Amino acid sequence: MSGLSTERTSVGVVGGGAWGTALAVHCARMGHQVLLWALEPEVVEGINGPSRENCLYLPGHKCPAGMSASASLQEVASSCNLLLLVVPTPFVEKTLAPVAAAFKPDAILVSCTKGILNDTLETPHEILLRVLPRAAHSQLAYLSGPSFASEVVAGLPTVVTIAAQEERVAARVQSLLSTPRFRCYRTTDVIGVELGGALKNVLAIACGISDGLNLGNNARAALITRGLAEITRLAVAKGANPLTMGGLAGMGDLVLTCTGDLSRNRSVGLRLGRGERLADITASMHGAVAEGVLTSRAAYELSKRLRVEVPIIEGIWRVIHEDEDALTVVENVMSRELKPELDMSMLAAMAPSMAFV
Ligand SMILES: NC(=O)C1=CN([C@@H]2O[C@H](COP(=O)(O)OP(=O)(O)OC[C@H]3O[C@@H](n4cnc5c(N)ncnc54)[C@H](O)[C@@H]3O)[C@@H](O)[C@H]2O)C=CC1
Ligand SMILES: O=C(CO)COP(=O)(O)O
Repeated sequence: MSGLSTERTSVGVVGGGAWGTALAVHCARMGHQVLLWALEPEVVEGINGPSRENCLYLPGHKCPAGMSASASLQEVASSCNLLLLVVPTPFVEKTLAPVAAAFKPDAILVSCTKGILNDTLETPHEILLRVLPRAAHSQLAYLSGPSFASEVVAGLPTVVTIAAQEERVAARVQSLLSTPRFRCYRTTDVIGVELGGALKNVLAIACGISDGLNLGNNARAALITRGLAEITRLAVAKGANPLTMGGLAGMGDLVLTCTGDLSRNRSVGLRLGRGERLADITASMHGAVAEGVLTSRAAYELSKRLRVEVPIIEGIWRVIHEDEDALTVVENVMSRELKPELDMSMLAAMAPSMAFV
């Protein structure tokens, strides 16, 4: 007997990039009524027109019946029961502030964005808490985990996690989005899920640089493992449950984007490692985002604010924003003071969580 719900509702997707489009296609295939807002008129026209395709950000995939696009953000915000917010971090506030009061009172808003804002060091959750009316706060959820848009839209098995401070909200989103091809877990650790998704992008760039420099498999495994230690330290300092970082939004997404060549962040790193300039790489991406480029600065600033040591993240910040030579950074990171592998303060932080395992 299936444990999956057959309830269907109206879903609004705010953001017509690759991920917003893939999630919209997934929801429409489930039988939800889907309306997607896109900034670019050609995306709206492509999805509604005869090609039924988002040629700009997700070419080659037809959008199913039951999914349409709108150029009116007000229309999408005010008409749907479940809203998926999928604009890159730098545009979250600018996009949502004008429609903050337009959402239905009982609508659930699910942020699917992975980043940290540079100026304020806010996560999407913190931006939404500032921008949305108080009544909407308890209706917020976050979707993260290893999920390349092109694999989701191809119907390949994908497993993600839904975080919400209120478990009933996470459970409702889980129930509305899960299928035999798209399984959702749930958690109340919003901070852990958001920081895992944002920080893995910086480490995907690190692994790309390492592979672009042909530093080998050992180096990539070390970056993933010690990178996980760094993002766990940082997330725990901000209040996350350390066990979340071993889950889908931490380890899961870290492995995916550090090793999978579909990752834009890993690709940016590969090209940097092969000697291309960042400005040329981003100019060639036709508007697609690699959030880790900006998040590397925000993550490094956050580490200083929280007094957490993050040598790999700092190294990526140095390469990207201070134009330091990547091989020199590697040598410096490897020559740091020698230390025990396990961080005792981390073990202490884990102790309360372990009691519930
Ligand atoms: N593509 C993927 O496989 C996945 C992406 N994500 C996350 O989803 C978020 C959105 O990424 P994608 O959909 O991949 O984007 P994308 O890279 O495919 O497209 C860029 C997006 O930025 C928007 N944009 C550009 N300028 C804008 C402006 N001035 N105001 C508002 N929006 C503007 C575009 O309309 C478009 O939606 C990111 O945080 C990303 O990390 C998360 C999981 C998977
Ligand atoms: O977050 C992602 C998959 O989980 C997508 O990663 P990129 O943004 O690096 O392509």
